[in-house]
This record gives sequence, C-alpha cells and structure tokens, in this order.
Amino acid sequence: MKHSVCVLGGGSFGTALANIMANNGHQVSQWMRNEDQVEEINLTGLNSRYLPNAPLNSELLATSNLEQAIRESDTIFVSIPSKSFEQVVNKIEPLLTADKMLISTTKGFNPNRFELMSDILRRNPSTSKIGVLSGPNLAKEIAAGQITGSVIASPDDSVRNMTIDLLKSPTFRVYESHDPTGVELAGALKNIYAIVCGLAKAMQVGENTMAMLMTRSLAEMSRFAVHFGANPMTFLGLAGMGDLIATCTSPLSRNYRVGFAVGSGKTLDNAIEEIGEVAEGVNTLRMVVGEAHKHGLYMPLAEGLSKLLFENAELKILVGSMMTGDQKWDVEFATNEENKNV
Ligand SMILES: NC(=O)C1=CN([C@@H]2O[C@H](COP(=O)(O)OP(=O)(O)OC[C@H]3O[C@@H](n4cnc5c(N)ncnc54)[C@H](O)[C@@H]3O)[C@@H](O)[C@H]2O)C=CC1
Ligand SMILES: O=C(CO)COP(=O)(O)O
Repeated sequence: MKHSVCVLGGGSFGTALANIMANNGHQVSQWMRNEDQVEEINLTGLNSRYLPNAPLNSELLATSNLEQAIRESDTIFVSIPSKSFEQVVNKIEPLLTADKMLISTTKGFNPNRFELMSDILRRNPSTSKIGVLSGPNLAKEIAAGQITGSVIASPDDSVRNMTIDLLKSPTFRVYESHDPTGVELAGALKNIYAIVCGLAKAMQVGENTMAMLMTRSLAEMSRFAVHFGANPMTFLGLAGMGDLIATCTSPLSRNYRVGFAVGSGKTLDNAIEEIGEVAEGVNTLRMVVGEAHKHGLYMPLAEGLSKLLFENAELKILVGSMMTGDQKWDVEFATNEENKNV
C-alpha cells in the first residue's frame, strides 16, 4: 500500500531515509528550509552538500512548504539536529492530528534541558503515535546501498508496523523494540564514545585498547540508561552494541572524526568547523556528565573526555580514568540476582 510520508530535515540522514521510502513507491516529501537545496534536489535529483554521490529517486519531492508537507502526510520522520529539534516541532504542532505518526531519528539531547527528542514529541497534545528509529545507520553507507539494520522502538504496534512497511527494502532491515528509552539513549550516548574512540585511534592505540574502550563504553552507556528506566538487554542489540561498533570504528562518523581531529592536535572548535555537519556527541557529553554528577552515576570515560574537551586536561586523563577507576566487575547486569555480577 502506498503511504504519504514526510521527512523533516535536508541533511544526510533525512535524505537517505526519504530516498529509501521513495524507492519503495511511497509518496515522500522532504522538507528543508534552504530553497537552493530544494531546487537542486527537484531539478537534478542530488543533495550535493550532504550526500554528493547518491542519485535520488525522481519521485522524491523536496519542499520548503512545511504546512503542506505535514498536512499531506500520515507519518512524519523528524531528522533535525537536536539543537533545532524543539523549534521545528513547535512549528508543526498546530498541524498535527491524532492519526499522524511521529518518528524521531535524532540521536541527541535537548541542549536547553535534560530531555530526549521523544520527550519533545510527546509534549504535543495531538498525537500519541510516537516512535524512535536508531541503529548503526551511517547515512552515506545507506545511500550507497550497503546492507543495513535499524530498530524502531515504540509501545504502539501501529507505529512499529508502519515504520517497517515504509522502510523495509532488500538492503534495509528494520527490527522492533518495546524499549524506546533504551533505544533512544543508546543512539544518543554512543556519540560520546565515538569521540573517545576517534581520539584513541589518532593516538595509534592497539586493538586490545580499542576493544577495551568500546566494551567499557557499553558498560558506561547501559549503567546511565538503566538509571533512567532502560532495559540493559537493549544494549546488546543493533541500537546499542551495533551502533557503538559502527560509529567507534568508522571515519564516516562525524563524532569519531571530531575525536580523531582533536587527537591529532586540532582544537575542538576547529574540528567541529572542519566537519561542517552536526556532531551530536559534544552537546550530549555536556548534558550527560551534568546528569551523571547529579545522580551519582559513575562514568569515568565520559568524565575524562569532558575534562579533556572542556577543561583543557591532558590526553592521558582519558586512559587514566579507565585504568584506575573504582569499577571492578566486568558485567554489571545479568538476568538473575544470583549472577548479578558475572
Ligand atoms: N548522518 C547519519 O549518518 C545519521 C544521523 N543521525 C541523526 O540524525 C540527525 C540529523 O542528522 P543529519 O541528517 O546527519 O544532519 P546533517 O548535519 O547532515 O544535516 C542537518 C540538517 O538539518 C537542517 N537544520 C538544522 N537546523 C534546522 C532548523 N532550525 N530548521 C530546519 N532545518 C534545520 C540543516 O539545514 C541540515 O539540512 C542527527 O541527530 C544525527 O545524530 C542518525 C543516524 C545516522
Ligand atoms: O549515528 C550515526 C550512525 O549510526 C551517525 O553518526 P555520526 O553522527 O557520528 O556521523
């Protein structure tokens, strides 16, 4: 069945998702504020700034008319960086109705207060059909047709089913989850550790070290997320472990690249400017370290990275924080009390 969908955001991920759905034969509009970009996509079938090597489906309609795009769509994917997410959602709120589904694809926190993107979506009074899409989804690989898996998390069956219907393709597989908190926190938190791993790679550490960093990152992420209501098992899936591997090892990840640039001697500001796209991990780090302090959560890697990026501490603080910390158990969460610390 053909559905009417709209993607908000003209960046790399929004474009990759819109293109999958257009290829699947759905009626897709992609809203962006930049008129030149609208014209380029509609006339040439290219989004040259964000996905330069990916010819787009000719039926994909770029638009700067937000009102029309929302009115004509049953499902709305919000692919706007966390910094502007709330502002855009406030604009569409008067246009929402109970039948419309809202899916966040943004991996970050509201910079103004400690809340996730789905919290912002849930504040709208019109629709409760809300989901979160997250997983190892490097946009450039998706656009190049690389086999990719993702996770749609929602308590609402119809939201999960619709998202699968819209996105499933021979190269894109969508799994389901009942743990939106875990899936969303996993996607946001891993960006911190992609920066850590980019830094480590620039320092030419060995594979033992990389493996240790990624595994302890997973422990830290799940410790934080469980405190806020997530299921620790979610972190073994694509949204947790999967996304952590993809972004902690790939130079296609903007967060990894920020870490690599800083590890190679650039300032944080220069590193961000050079990338020219959103690297959510920097804001996420600020928010998460603040909350970890407030709630007494032990997060030595995030703490070390924060000191390094924001307080000019030396690089060795990162390794030191991991090697001399208090945590002594390898695995903190297990399925029964007896095996609590495996
Ligand atoms: N690129 C990727 O590989 C993936 C990205 N994501 C997440 O998707 C979200 C969006 O990322 P990308 O598309 O990669 O970002 P991007 O940096 O490629 O593009 C961001 C887009 O948002 C637009 N934008 C920013 N502020 C806006 C505003 N106030 N009003 C309207 N448009 C605005 C920009 O003009 C740009 O078109 C991020 O949170 C990211 O974590 C998730 C999975 C994969
Ligand atoms: O989330 C992503 C892949 O799953 C994209 O990561 P970056 O935002 O670091 O590019």
